[in-house]
Amino acid sequence: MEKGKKKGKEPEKEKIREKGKEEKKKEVEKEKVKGKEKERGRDKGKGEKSNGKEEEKRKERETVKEKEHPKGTTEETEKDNGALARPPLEPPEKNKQILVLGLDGAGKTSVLHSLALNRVQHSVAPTQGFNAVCINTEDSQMEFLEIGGSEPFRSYWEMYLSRGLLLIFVVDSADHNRLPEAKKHLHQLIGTNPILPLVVFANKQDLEAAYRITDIHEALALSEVGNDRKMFLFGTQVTENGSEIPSVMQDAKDLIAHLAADMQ
Ligand SMILES: Nc1nc2c(ncn2[C@@H]2O[C@H](COP(=O)(O)OP(=O)(O)OP(=O)(O)O)[C@@H](O)[C@H]2O)c(=O)[nH]1
Ligand SMILES: [Mg+2]
Repeated sequence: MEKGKKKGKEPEKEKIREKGKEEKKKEVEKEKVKGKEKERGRDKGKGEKSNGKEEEKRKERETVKEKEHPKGTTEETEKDNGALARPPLEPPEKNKQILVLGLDGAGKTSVLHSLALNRVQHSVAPTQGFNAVCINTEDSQMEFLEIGGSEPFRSYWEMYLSRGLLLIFVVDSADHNRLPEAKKHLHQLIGTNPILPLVVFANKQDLEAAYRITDIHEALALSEVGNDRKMFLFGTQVTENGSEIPSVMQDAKDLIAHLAADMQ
């Protein structure tokens, strides 16, 4: 009987053992799921982080626009922003803009944002398409349009030139190897319009390797830009974020305002 009883309990024990095993299995499964969820959480965090960065960049861009263009008066600019995302095939028929062109990395965005804020402001990313900035001075409002300098965006340069009030061409004075390429593009652009005023920014003058103004004048063959054209060359630099822009950039801004007013 005892044995029988014992035998009778064996399957019970077996059941309990099995149950124990199953529960353990379930626990392990649960842990696995938790682990996966955690991982997912981490990935989400990563996404949020990069979104955070995007957000920062967007905010930086908006600061310039908002500062220079008080809210409520930005209807035209909003339309431009649409153009930022999807470059239109034809330039919009609207006010003439001051075009800011030059090879990628020359410093167009940095110069433009610094002029807008009167404070040095380094760009944090290459311009993917268009960057419209409106600058209000005491007695004028200027619309600037930068078009990205990377290869895919260069085809838009000439397209927009016909609607340009004047051309600001920015070069990296220290990028000696690409000055011939910059020269080629500059001469192609101005070749289509013999009177369009030209303002050249020989940027990155802070760099030791930078060519000085006279060398840039020669490297870009600026003596060949045509007698009927107003042409100016400034040595510029965008150095410490937040510092006041150098007086030469202030002078350039004043001159641009004058030229733009003359052309309207
Ligand atoms: N040292 C130095 N760096 C500069 C100067 N101006 C711009 N930079 C840096 O050069 C890099 C390119 O500047 P951007 O303003 O983005 O150049 P961009 O011409 O707008 O380039 P795309 O938008 O790609 O056509 C950034 O890292 C800037 O911080 C300058 O005067 N001196
Ligand atoms: Mg840019």
